[in-house]
Amino acid sequence: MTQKNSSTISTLTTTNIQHPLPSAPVRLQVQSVDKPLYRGTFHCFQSIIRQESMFGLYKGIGSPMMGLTFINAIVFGVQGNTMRMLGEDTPMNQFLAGAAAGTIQCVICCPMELAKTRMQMQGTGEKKSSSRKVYKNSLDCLARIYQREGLRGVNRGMVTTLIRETPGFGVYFLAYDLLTRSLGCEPEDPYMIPKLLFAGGMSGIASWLSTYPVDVIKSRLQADGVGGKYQYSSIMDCTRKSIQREGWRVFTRGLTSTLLRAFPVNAATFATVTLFLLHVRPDEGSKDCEAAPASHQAPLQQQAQPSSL
Ligand SMILES: NC(=[NH2+])NCCC[C@H](N)C(=O)O
Repeated sequence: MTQKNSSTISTLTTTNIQHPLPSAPVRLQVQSVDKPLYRGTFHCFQSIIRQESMFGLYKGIGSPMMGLTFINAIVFGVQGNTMRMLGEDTPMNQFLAGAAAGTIQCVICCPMELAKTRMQMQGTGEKKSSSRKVYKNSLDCLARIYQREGLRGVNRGMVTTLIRETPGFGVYFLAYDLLTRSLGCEPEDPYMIPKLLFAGGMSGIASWLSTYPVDVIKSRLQADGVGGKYQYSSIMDCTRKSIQREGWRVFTRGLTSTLLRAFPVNAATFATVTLFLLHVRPDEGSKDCEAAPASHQAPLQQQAQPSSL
């Protein structure tokens, strides 16, 4: 059993818990400012349920269900192996290893989020006919985009995804490392699990806050063209038009629901992976400890750190 298995287990549990929430950020991020459909996060949920039933909240769930399992397996595998390559467990190395993982997982994350965005946007809006339901499911969505636009089309939004994920995952793992160290997560600590959950949740929030404006631009670029009309010619064009039309507040669109989702998802992800690795591989952990003289024994937050196992 490896980090991959542990991250798969955590992903399958968290995807079902958290999926409905991402429907709101995408729709709030890309809605027209001239005729906004939604006043805020909770009005967005109400409108989706009223117009599209509860199933509307689960549009595009296939994409994250398939993608997130592989993404988390890649993320924790790359981060752990990069930390081993870097050798010393320092905050800078935690950031660099996280950034490396964030970069590599974009190969799956970008097409996955393109499909999720397109599925969530189709059949929405006041002119339902203009964004009629074209895609049967996430895979059909990506297949049709590939047929029409080739690999370039399937990787629409890749540059903004890389700009968001590389520092985003660096902050993600750095924050978790610093929080678990400062909270002193030890196996004999009766509050170890709540501390791991808190550290994981706060790391998810810190990560999304660090690059959220880029997420807004990415969503707009990936939703561009739904209903047939393309508005943006480039990242800079999208950024300039968004600020011109809506001011700097545009970069907070959908932030509430993103953070409401980020805490529980990442609390569960980090706590599951850490506890799983701690308990599934205690022999390796103790071997490492035996190898190192007692004075250098790594405290739990290093032994249990997904990155250092
Ligand atoms: N873009 C980011 N901030 N990524 C880091 C957090 C990733 C995490 N798997 C989530 O979906 O919340």
